[in-house]
Amino acid sequence: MDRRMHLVGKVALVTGGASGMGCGFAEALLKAAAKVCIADINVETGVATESDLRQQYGHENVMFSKCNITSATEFEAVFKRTKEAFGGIDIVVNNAGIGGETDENWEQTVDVNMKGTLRGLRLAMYYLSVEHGGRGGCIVNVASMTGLNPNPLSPVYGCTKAGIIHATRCYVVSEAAKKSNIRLNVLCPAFVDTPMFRRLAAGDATQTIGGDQTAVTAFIERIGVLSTEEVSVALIDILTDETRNGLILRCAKKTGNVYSTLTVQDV
Ligand SMILES: NC(=O)C1=CN([C@@H]2O[C@H](COP(=O)(O)OP(=O)(O)OC[C@H]3O[C@@H](n4cnc5c(N)ncnc54)[C@H](O)[C@@H]3O)[C@@H](O)[C@H]2O)C=CC1
Ligand SMILES: CCCCCC(=O)/C=C/[C@H]1C=CC(=O)[C@@H]1CCCCCCC(=O)O
Repeated sequence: MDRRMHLVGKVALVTGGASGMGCGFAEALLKAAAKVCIADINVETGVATESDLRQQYGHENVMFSKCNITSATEFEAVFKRTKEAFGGIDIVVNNAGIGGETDENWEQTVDVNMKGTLRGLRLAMYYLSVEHGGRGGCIVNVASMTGLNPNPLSPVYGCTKAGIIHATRCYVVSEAAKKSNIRLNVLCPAFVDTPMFRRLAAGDATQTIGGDQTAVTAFIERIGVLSTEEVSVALIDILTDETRNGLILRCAKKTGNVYSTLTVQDV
């Protein structure tokens, strides 16, 4: 039996799609002939990305929608607009996220990565559910290797990513997901060459604890850096292979893509 989900004509919503990994995901989906709404807080970059992608993949297949994922109103409006413009939603990639570990920015990291992603997850469950007019589909949440491997330089960021992994696992076993045939998986990349990564590599001291750039540089050199294209291949594999459900996909330069689950202890 063919267990591959064909992406032709499927509708995807990608948060943080204006730049970095999200932009790479949008392009990979468009190459596979899906329709994409990129939702992003950054209007200038979002409009430029929309224009660029429209030129390459057709005006009718791409839209940008301004959205701060910390705003319940703005986020729900994007789901409504995507559904109206493209006739439904099949795929949601909760990708938008930030780094920040200082006294001034750590709570914002929690607000965006944890609360924002949970909001996107709840909205995705609602809009994909058959009960609410959806047609099932696939949700991919972007966490990070730091959500699995402890790192003293980024405890807040790592904690938000661990939360995203756990939330995904909880929804996977929900009746709501089963009833509507919604698949959920979580992507955990190590370093990926994006504007966020470049700020870290260039010594932005607000992204880690202690500003120990020597430790950050040594760490980057040890584990290597993926391209956005490499991570997009991983995303397309999750989306198209319908046997992928409830999985954690670790992506790293040296070890490649590794699917796994976490043990559930019988108590
Ligand atoms: N670059 C890396 O090495 C890794 C990044 N990640 C995660 O991947 C995701 C994407 O990161 P990158 O592409 O590297 O970052 P990026 O900074 O290059 O792109 C993130 C995009 O999200 C948008 N964004 C930020 N806050 C937002 C908000 N409140 N509402 C809507 N959009 C918002 C930004 O405007 C930007 O376009 C993030 O969740 C990040 O934590 C995970 C592992 C590694
Ligand atoms: C095994 C760690 C891989 C880290 C993957 C990741 O999510 C990186 C994201 C960073 C890119 C720019 C940032 O500001 C993000 C957060 C900073 C995390 C710092 C991790 C540094 C380290 O562990 O040495």
